[in-house]
Amino acid sequence: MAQGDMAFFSRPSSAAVKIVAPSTQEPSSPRQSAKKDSTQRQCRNILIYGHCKFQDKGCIYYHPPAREESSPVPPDSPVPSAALPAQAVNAPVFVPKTISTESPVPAYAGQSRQSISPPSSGVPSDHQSVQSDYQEQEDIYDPFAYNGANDDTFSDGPHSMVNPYVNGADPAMMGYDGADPLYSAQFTFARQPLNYHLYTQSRPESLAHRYFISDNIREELQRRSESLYSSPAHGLSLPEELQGYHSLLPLEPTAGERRKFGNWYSTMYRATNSTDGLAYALRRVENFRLMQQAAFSGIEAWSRIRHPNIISVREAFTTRAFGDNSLVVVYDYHPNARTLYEAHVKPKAPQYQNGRLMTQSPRVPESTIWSYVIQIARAIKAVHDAGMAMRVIDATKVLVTGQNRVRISSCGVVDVLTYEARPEVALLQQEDLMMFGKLVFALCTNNLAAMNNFAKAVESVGRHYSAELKAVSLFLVSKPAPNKTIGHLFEMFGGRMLAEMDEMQNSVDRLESELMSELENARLVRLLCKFGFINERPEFSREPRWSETGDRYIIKLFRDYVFHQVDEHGNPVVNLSHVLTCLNRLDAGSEERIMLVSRDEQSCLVVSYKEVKSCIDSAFSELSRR
Ligand SMILES: Nc1ncnc2c1ncn2[C@@H]1O[C@H](COP(=O)(O)OP(=O)(O)OP(=O)(O)O)[C@@H](O)[C@H]1O
Repeated sequence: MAQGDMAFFSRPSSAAVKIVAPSTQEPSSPRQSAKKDSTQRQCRNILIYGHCKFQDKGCIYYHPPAREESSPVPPDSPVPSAALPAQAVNAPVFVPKTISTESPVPAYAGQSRQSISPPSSGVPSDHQSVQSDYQEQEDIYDPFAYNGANDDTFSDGPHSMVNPYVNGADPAMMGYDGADPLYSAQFTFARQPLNYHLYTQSRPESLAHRYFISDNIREELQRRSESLYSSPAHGLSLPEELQGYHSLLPLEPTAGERRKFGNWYSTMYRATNSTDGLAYALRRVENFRLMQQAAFSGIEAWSRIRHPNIISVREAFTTRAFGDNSLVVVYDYHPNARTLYEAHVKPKAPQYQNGRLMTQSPRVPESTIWSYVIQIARAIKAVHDAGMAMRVIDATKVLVTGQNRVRISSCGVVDVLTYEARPEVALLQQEDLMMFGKLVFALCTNNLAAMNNFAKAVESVGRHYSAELKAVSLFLVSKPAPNKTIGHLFEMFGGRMLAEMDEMQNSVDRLESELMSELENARLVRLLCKFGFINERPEFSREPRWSETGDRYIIKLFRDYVFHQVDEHGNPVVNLSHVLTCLNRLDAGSEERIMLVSRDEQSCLVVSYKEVKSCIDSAFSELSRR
């Protein structure tokens, strides 16, 4: 809206409607005033929302007898469906000096619109003229407009599409307390350009939690975020910087008992790359002297492999930054990842069960093992098809990076470490299958050393799991043979493969629906940030535009309307649906009007969300220009 339109608000006498209290005694405080004259004063909930949910629960104000549900406002009443009559709040009719009392019908309004246009009597008509001004400017834009020239259903003109948000098309979804009959009448409106074209329906308070993603996903993502942004380690004598990586943080203990990676000790670190600012996982192999640059050729091949079940290899280098000759291989970092060993094999701390301290080692469900087997098999197939071998497949080198989601880590390291030996790839691929089989036995028996007693391991798998799973594990640990290939393994999966694909698609659906619940929140956060920038700025405290007679005063009152409402007992109303409904209508620039009441309850303003929006926009752009 053009700045000039706001002149309406800058005339103090025309902006405020003085509320004349019916009693001669002036209320000394808002709370006190709420208790006085309660038998004569009509309940404001009825006026604003069309109903009062406290009517039968002790609300002390006057509630007119209920009318027909579909028309909360009596036909003979001067109160329009979307506006508030001054009489209703015991105030004289206020007519701004410069604006006619006639109710100009906006140029676009057809029959159906007229029926919901505010009637001329009892309503300040100034907003209607503002409304038509808006219309002239905004007819240009209508992202939802349907040019239905040949379609009777849509022959109502370009603005006839229902905005679920503004119209309250589904009253049960719209109101402050669920239903909102005051605003349920059908009317059309001028659309303003929106940040997003789709708007959520507001929900009853009882379903407000569905505005956000579910708790378990949120908690998981928060844990990942914490792991991503936890501060780097101090006092560990780690290098400040190596080859463009800084802020090193060890991902495992660097002292005490340590296992070797082949013949070498190795440590995983999280580090930040200075070029892109992202976190990466660095595997450092200690005291390794690289004899020839060609040993990195394997890393180059690995860096070309991109697979959802393989942790991507980025680069490798040698460094003396740790005070020794170290080899460092850089991988994508998956925050909060755990190894299969940590997730399933590592003995859990003993817990009390039925009064006795028991060591827990819950068996991995068969469906989970199948999911792991299929994912790992797909990763191996991609690598074997590329003429390479995994070289390391064990419970400490397969990471769980989400719900049943696994990725093979540490690829490429062994290729560098054993470059001199250069064994035949076919042989290495057979070794991969053997390592894979051992991993399946380890998972089925919760024991890394299960293969040390092969007969017992086979018996255990047969007892606890299906014959198909047993057959797959036996195939993997069988002697090398021409038909023992990863491709042949897929033939053994049969229907399990289809079940896994179904599960994958279900999981995508679940995530998409979780994402939907967050869709509007970023937009609302930006709107709230605008409020934060604008409201309560000390430098405005002496500016006339922000005083009770200035045009910016409306923003303060709107903020009170959204966040600081009190019920008839003076208790704060904490209602998320109300806040979201108001903010969304504000963002949509709805024509719907609300009554803003000053803090001393002595005056009120009837304004549309569109006008508040315009006021906020101009205040914000002024702030940004300063
Ligand atoms: N790419 C990665 N992203 C995130 N975390 C990782 C990544 N790679 C490894 N980790 C984590 O680093 C930790 C150490 O990994 P590592 O492969 O050394 O496992 P380990 O169980 O310590 O095995 P080893 O005994 O061979 O050292 C594990 O907790 C693992 O989850």
